[in-house]
Amino acid sequence: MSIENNKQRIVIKVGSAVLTENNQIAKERMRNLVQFIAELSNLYDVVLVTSGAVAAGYSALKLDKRKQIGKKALAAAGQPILMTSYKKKFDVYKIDTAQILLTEDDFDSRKRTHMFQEIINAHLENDILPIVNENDITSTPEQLFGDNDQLSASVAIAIGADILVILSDINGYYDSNPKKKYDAKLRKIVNKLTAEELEDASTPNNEFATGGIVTKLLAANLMMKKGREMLLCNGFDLSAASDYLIKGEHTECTLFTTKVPEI
Ligand SMILES: Nc1ncnc2c1ncn2[C@@H]1O[C@H](COP(=O)(O)OP(=O)(O)O)[C@@H](O)[C@H]1O
Ligand SMILES: N[C@@H](CCC(=O)OP(=O)(O)O)C(=O)O
Repeated sequence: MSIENNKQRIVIKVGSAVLTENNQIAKERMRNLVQFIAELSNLYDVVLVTSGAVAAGYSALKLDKRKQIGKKALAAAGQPILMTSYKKKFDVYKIDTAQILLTEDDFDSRKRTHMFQEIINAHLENDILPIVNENDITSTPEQLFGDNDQLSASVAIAIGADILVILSDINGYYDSNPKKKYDAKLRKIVNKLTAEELEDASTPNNEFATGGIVTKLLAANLMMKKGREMLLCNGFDLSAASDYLIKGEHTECTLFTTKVPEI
């Protein structure tokens, strides 16, 4: 919760599956997301965690995105392209943006965590939107989130956000992979995740995505353990996210919470 203005803090995470199309940044989807965040900014202090650096780099340089060095080189080229793209779109709503790049060890050191907490606080107090991504360039394999799902949960906890919203290419968490099983059922409220669910294989559904559902479940588990909530919703069609965050209605998406009984 922000001390300055009493607005609730939320973290919105958008993944590669939503932000990329035909190996490039999906500009129309980014535009819709920016419009949505502009609406949310009237009600919440928002922090955006975004993927897309590798994809943005790939639209400029054709390096091998499957190799670790190629991926890092693409992220280095793509991160400024990604930020410029966001800046142009947020300018329409007169929202200033700032870039925060983090690695896993920023969360291991209390001093470094405190440093970025202070910076994000300063941004939010001055109505600047912090846009976070993993620092893909310097993260070593041992100190790598790899996916932005777990990074976004760690950011949410570090900055005292009550809710993390993950926008992906599915409506929520299903009883099995909806891309493989047409009659998979959406689980609207989830209170508890089993060790089996949390140890499942990664299932990304996009060339640039890395996490799949399991990293979203690990993020949800982390949030619930800290008494916070996570919403997993569709990032192509933002109506369920908007229903929940703006109208207070829970429609077609999954809420991970220990506060409301499972249905
Ligand atoms: N039980 C499940 N419920 C929802 N999605 C699932 C499930 N099992 C696997 N998935 C897959 O996870 C994918 C989303 O993860 P990912 O491709 O990494 O997206 P993002 O880039 O948004 O992080 C979905 O498209 C879906 O194919
Ligand atoms: N940091 C990487 C994103 C990693 C990634 O794709 O994460 P996710 O979309 O959560 O599967 C990038 O900006 O391309």
